[in-house]
Amino acid sequence: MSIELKNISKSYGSCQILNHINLTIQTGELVALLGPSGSGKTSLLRVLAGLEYADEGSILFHGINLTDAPIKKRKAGFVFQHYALFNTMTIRENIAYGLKVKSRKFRPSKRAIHEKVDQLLHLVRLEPYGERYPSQLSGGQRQRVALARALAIEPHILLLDEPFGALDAKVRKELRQWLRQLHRQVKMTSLLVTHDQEEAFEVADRIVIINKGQIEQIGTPSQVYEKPVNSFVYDFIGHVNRVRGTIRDGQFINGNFKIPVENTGSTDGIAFIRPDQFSIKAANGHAANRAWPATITHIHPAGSVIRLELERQDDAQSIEVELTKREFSQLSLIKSQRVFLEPKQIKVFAADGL
Ligand SMILES: Nc1ncnc2c1ncn2[C@@H]1O[C@H](COP(=O)(O)OP(=O)(O)OP(=O)(O)O)[C@@H](O)[C@H]1O
Repeated sequence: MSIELKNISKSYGSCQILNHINLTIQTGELVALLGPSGSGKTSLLRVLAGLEYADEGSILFHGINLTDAPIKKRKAGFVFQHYALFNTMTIRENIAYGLKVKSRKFRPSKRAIHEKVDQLLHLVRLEPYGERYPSQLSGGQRQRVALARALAIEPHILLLDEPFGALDAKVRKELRQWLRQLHRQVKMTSLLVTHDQEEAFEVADRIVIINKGQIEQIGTPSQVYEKPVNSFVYDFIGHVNRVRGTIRDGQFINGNFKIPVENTGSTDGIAFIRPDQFSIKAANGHAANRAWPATITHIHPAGSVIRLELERQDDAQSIEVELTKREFSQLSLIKSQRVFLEPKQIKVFAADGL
């Protein structure tokens, strides 16, 4: 089931919360909607589900216009952050619930429901827990039950709103991997709302970056990380160093530092450099105008990378650099050492409004 959102806008009073959203989710794709708090993620999911209606635009499910259709017609399975399991029912009963309440005409037989619940318990790896009650499960297990319950009605699409948001970091990580595997098995068209970058990058086929009700970028995780299309995405995704300067005569200039840029005209500019995109060189003689002289202020070993904090000698700006262990040991760096910092990859945007 593919989904197409065309030109969706929505306001509450004078506040526009969705602004001309265009997005296609292909059949079987898992798309993550990632953005800061209040950017409109949940609102978009609710409009898609039929829990809210857009002021403008249309929604097509496999080419059929369901913009004004009620929630039931959209056949969506939901999983929310807070487990909405029924505490007085066993896990089996919880999973079977959506099937048991179907009208007689559409309700499967008792035996078929039992078999379906068996399959789902197997899928979410909770076979031994069918007769327990939700209070006898961990938070992560309860969210897996919530997913099984959502899948029981054989939805056409799966909508996940911060499904692991209430769980601790370790469980979240396990569930992310589990969700990825589960999605590979069931291949259901899915939209995952999250503000957790790691979650979006690890789980999704494509990521939609949303900000102030507008889509900033749509792409695979590597496209979004490697080629952010604007300064918002650069800043929002991963760590980044920002260096302010001037764009003039086709160059970005910051003190003695100069590099050619595509931007023409004269304006203030901001250069973005990821911490792993620096070369560190021994500070011999004068820094070329492609490097900043800097002093190492801190060295933090952080797993497979070494994080360095440096202070630029020309204007005292703090710069964060990441090196592999190998690079670090080859350079034999020590605290307080003076070095030249040369960006390997740098992206400059005009500073309008930043
Ligand atoms: N029923 C409502 N009435 C008025 N304003 C609303 C309503 N629901 C949401 N909003 C506003 O719409 C904007 C988008 O909210 P939404 O919940 O979609 O954001 P979000 O990206 O999901 O945020 P979070 O990550 O914090 O959950 C916010 O400014 C919010 O205050």
